[in-house]
Amino acid sequence: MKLAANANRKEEEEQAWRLYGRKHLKLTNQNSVGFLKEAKKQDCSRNKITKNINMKAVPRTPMRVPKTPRAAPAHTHPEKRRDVSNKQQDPVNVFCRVRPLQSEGDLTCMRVKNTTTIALNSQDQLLHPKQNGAQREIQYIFKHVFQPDSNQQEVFAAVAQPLVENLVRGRNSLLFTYGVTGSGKTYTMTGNARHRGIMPRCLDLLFRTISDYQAKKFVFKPDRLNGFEILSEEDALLERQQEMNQRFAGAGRFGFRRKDSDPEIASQASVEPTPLSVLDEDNMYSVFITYVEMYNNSVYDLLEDTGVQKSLQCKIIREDANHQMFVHGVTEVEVKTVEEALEVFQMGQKRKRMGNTILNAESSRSHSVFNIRLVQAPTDCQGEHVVQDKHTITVSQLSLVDLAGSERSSRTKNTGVRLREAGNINNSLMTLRTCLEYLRENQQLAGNGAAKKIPYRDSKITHMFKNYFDGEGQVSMIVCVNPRIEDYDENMQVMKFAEMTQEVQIARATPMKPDLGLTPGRRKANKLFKIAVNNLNELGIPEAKQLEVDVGLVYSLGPDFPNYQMDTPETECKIQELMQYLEQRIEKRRKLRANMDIKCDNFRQLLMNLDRDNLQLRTELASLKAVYKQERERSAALENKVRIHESSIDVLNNTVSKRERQIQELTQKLSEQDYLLTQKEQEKEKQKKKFNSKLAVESDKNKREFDMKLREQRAKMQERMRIKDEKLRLVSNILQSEDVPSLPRSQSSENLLNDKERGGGGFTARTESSAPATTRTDIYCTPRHGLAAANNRHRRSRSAGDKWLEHRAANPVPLGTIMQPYLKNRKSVTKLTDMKELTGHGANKYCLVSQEADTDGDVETKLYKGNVIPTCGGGAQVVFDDVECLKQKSPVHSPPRKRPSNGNLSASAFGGPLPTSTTGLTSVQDVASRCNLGIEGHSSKKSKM
Ligand SMILES: Nc1ncnc2c1ncn2[C@@H]1O[C@H](COP(=O)(O)OP(=O)(O)OP(=O)(O)O)[C@@H](O)[C@H]1O
Repeated sequence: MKLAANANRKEEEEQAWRLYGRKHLKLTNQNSVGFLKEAKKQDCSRNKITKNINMKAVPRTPMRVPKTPRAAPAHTHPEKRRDVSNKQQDPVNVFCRVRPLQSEGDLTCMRVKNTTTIALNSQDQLLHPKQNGAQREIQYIFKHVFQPDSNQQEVFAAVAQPLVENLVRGRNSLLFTYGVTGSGKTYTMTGNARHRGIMPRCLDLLFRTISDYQAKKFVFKPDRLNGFEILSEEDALLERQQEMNQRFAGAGRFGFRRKDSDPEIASQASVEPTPLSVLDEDNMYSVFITYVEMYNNSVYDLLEDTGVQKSLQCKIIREDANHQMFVHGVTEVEVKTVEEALEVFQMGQKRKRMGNTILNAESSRSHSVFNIRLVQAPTDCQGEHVVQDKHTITVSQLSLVDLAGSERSSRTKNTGVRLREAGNINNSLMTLRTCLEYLRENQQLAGNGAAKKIPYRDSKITHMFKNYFDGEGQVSMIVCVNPRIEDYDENMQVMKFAEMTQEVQIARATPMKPDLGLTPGRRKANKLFKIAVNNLNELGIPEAKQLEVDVGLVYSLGPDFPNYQMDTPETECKIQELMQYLEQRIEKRRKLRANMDIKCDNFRQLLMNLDRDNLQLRTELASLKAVYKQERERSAALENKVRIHESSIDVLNNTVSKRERQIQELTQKLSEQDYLLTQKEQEKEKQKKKFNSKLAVESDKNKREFDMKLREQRAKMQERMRIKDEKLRLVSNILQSEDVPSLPRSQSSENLLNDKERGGGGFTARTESSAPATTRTDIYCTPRHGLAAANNRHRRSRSAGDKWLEHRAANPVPLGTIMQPYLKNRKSVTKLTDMKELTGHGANKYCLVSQEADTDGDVETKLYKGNVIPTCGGGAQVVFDDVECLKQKSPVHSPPRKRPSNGNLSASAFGGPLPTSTTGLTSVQDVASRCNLGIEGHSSKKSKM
């Protein structure tokens, strides 16, 4: 270590000599001090001018050099994601690594044709090449194909080294290994103690590159939101002390005591790669690592400080302010050496879920993501400390992903937990395939047509790397294949996926370096300057103590110092050359200074002009301000007016809305009242109907009672008449026997009596059914037309059968019943206007059909049947002896139907309206009256005769 330090120091000293001239310093110390002073003075004066210009010009002059906006790291620009379409794009770099066969007897299904092409043969093709001659082998082209005998260094150099360069340049990269279980993904990514994989080599190269440019620990501190803060030197020191105390107390960050470097780890870190030359030497760097795994579609932090409770907590993936995906609350460990980084990795590796399967003794059961995050920020103008501005930080990330292998349960014979794991692994790989497939399709559409929604969120692994595919960076994939013939089918799928992935384009990251206007190379110059001052101090030159480090533009002038070796006989000559060179430089500087003086004068002139302009502008501004003030007052007055109007509009609006509300309320009330009114009317209508039906029932009842009384009275009268008749007959017999001339019947006292008794009342119809027509002795008469007596001798001819005269309404309601009245020999009439209607057809039976609506609204058909008996005067009378009632009823109760009016049923039969009663009794009376009319017609006719 000491030797290395000495060697470093020697190199730095030599650089210092090269820069300032050893001989100059050695031979003429005074001169050298003068030279340094001179150089410093010139640079200082130049710097001062620049500073003055900046300081004075910044607030006012538009000529000031605008402060270059801080260029945030490429991946931290929010706008960047939106601009992705305009950026240059690179396809995903797909490499293929063929692992060696496990045993020599194994058959292979693959043939590496050249460094980019691989050919696949099926078992059939291999075993029967002639039969399947027509079937050609399938070829796949990759960016590079690694033969089975390729070593880890080759793979690293071709695949990962460019990604480490990206990392140092501030760009993000993603590298993942993909393949069937046991195909060598973990071997390629991590390797083992003897064959280091990509990850330890990346760390190695990175630390070798940034070794002298690392910031002190804790200068950069993660802010837990995927960003970083810059701590002051003092705060960082405190943190370091705290950490050291913890370490001495026994427990490190991960609950384990840090041992001296593990020999296995040390062996992994022992190879010496050449440092990269892409480093910005004016920046300070820190490396942070995170290590997470995605197991059964859940994210676990493998570096989590679990404390006493041993199990890992499931984490969530979030998007930071710059649309970068990150695992929330993940442990970010700052590491200063490869050994430290590998030690942390090994800690995480122990927690990673591995399993023993038929196809791989140490099979990864989860996808693991090892992130190397490089934080860099520029140093201040002295090149010593980091600029205390967190916006100057650039964070870049290299994500190394070891995907779990796809596996077919038929081959692995997994059961239980392993089977579930395999299901989850296959699902997440399927999501990865789908995402890349959709991405490719969307890119091929190039805005023509609807883009598909890419299901990044379906799996944690795709969700985690969404910003690589949607944003920018570089994506590389190593497809690992096992060339065994048994893996042919699965390899085929892997190859197809690889082929498709190569067509996916990723936007190229273009990080913008923060330009703070500081001198490039200041850090190195500062270092060399310090060495030179030390040398002067060692030589005992007192002025050396007064020298202050000031890094000026001198270091960026012209070419580098030539490299001189001072230990040869030509040294003197070379020193002469060097002096010449330096004199040239001094001359050049003098010229530049003169030039600068002129420029300064010009600039001063310019400033003066500007000042004049400024004065003019100020006067203009003052007058404009006065105008502006007036305008403002006017506009204030107008605004006041507007306010007043607005308030009155508000009041009016309020009134309008109040009125509208009132109208609404009134309308509502009105509609309620309307509703109530309609209800009441309906109620009234109902009541009316009810009342009417009650009234009808009552009047029917009354009529019935009246009829009954009438009938009783009539019976009594008839009885009395019969007695009188008897008496009269006896009297007449007596008279006849005593030769008393007989009186005409029309003048009989009986009639007188009848007339008297009936009091000139209307016609009545006999409806007795008990007394046979043949024995009837009743005589019907009218006061006007005389007697209508039945012919007592009339006999019905039984042999001829009954002849019916059916008297019915003109438009009867169809009965529609199965049972129909049986009237065999009949004639139907609708009117009985003439006596001939009754007698002319030789009818001996009369049937009056009446249809009424009952109280339920059902149609009731009644057939009043009687005998037609010729009267003595040549007319006929009907004696009713039977009533048939036909009624149709609904099996379910139906609401009362609209009844057909009585007029409709009977008016047509009698040529005029009939009583409106709907009861059976009324009907009877109605029938009687109709019949009566019939008789009256006969009587009238008779009287005419
Ligand atoms: N290129 C190679 N050279 C030598 N050995 C190899 C190579 N590739 C893989 N192996 C060996 O094969 C075995 C399986 O490899 P590895 O564990 O890397 O497979 P894997 O693809 O990661 O499997 P899984 O997906 O199940 O985790 C290991 O013992 C490894 O050492």
